[in-house]
Amino acid sequence: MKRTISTDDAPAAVGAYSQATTNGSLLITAGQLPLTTDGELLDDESVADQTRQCLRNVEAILESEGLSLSDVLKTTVFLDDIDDFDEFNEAYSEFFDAEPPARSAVGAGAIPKGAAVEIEAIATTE
Ligand SMILES: C=C(N)C(=O)O
Repeated sequence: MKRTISTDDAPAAVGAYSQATTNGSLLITAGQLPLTTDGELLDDESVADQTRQCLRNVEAILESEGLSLSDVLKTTVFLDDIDDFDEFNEAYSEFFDAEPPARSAVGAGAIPKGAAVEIEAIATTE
């Protein structure tokens, strides 16, 4: 059974989507932009700082369900510019040091709202 997840500890959706959904076994987040909970887009910040904000948002959604980043099975990362990969990757590594989840990272060419990075995650709830 599908349940949508909503928390004030992560930025509200900027479109017609839920922050996350779960079926009781998996929790799937929407792609998280480098937005604060106030809705401020950190598009003037470095790619590293935008990456950190995306992951803080993922983490807040997980924590609202009693989960943590260690429950993440897979992330998908969209980079506006694939040349930002190394800077992104270094910041990302701060959040996933041991046994990191599977990951796909792609150069998307454009991200909603002009962000440099967007990150979504699939976590186990079991
Ligand atoms: C930011 C998004 N996750 C979206 O527009 O779908």
